[in-house]
Amino acid sequence: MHIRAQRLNKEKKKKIEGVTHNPLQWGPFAPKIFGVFPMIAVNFNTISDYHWDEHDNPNCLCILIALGNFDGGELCFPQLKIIIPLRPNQIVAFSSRLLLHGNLPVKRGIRHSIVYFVHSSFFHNLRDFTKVYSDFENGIERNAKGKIILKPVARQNLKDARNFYQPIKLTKAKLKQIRIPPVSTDCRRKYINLRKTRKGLKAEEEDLISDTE
Ligand SMILES: O=C(O)CCC(=O)C(=O)O
Ligand SMILES: [Fe+2]
Repeated sequence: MHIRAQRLNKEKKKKIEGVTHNPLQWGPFAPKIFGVFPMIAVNFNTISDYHWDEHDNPNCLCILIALGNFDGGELCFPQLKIIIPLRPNQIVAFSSRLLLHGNLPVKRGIRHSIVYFVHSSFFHNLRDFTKVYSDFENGIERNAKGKIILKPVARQNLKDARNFYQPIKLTKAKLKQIRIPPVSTDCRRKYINLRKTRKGLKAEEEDLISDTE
């Protein structure tokens, strides 16, 4: 992986130098050019348990932005014994593959997060890119190893939208998709009243709203 990254680095360096005519100095801590985020995920009110993102590239940073109006949901790194009280609109960068991480439960409101990451397959793509355009012309699709997996692919005629509009019938939401669990089973914080949390009320304080509401 390291050798591959170095080779990539050299190629990119050559390209950039060719364009700017300004030789770049690479420090020892920059094994490859950084700045590509081919993947993005949006967590909609999801509080993650401790995990490593095993498909993220170990040699890349993951960028995480917390959004919403909430209390709690702190980002924790148990191996480092660090808790980051990430506030709405704040951003943090870390190696999501190498560092165990997760959130403490939200105490009030709704918390979303946007995660930009680099999927490890990005650097393991053995595809012969010289064939990309001819494959496209011939309607051929290949997997990452260059093996043809689909041919030819039915493509949409962009000049003719007559048969394109297919109304989608929404199915009824399943009960488990809309039901708010009455109690939190997450024990990383003391008892959290989810009903109050989602109403924007402080979950750990007593108030007049009954739990059975
Ligand atoms: O929302 C967060 O703070 C963590 C999100 C995360 O770790 C993930 O989506 O993999
Ligand atoms: Fe993660």
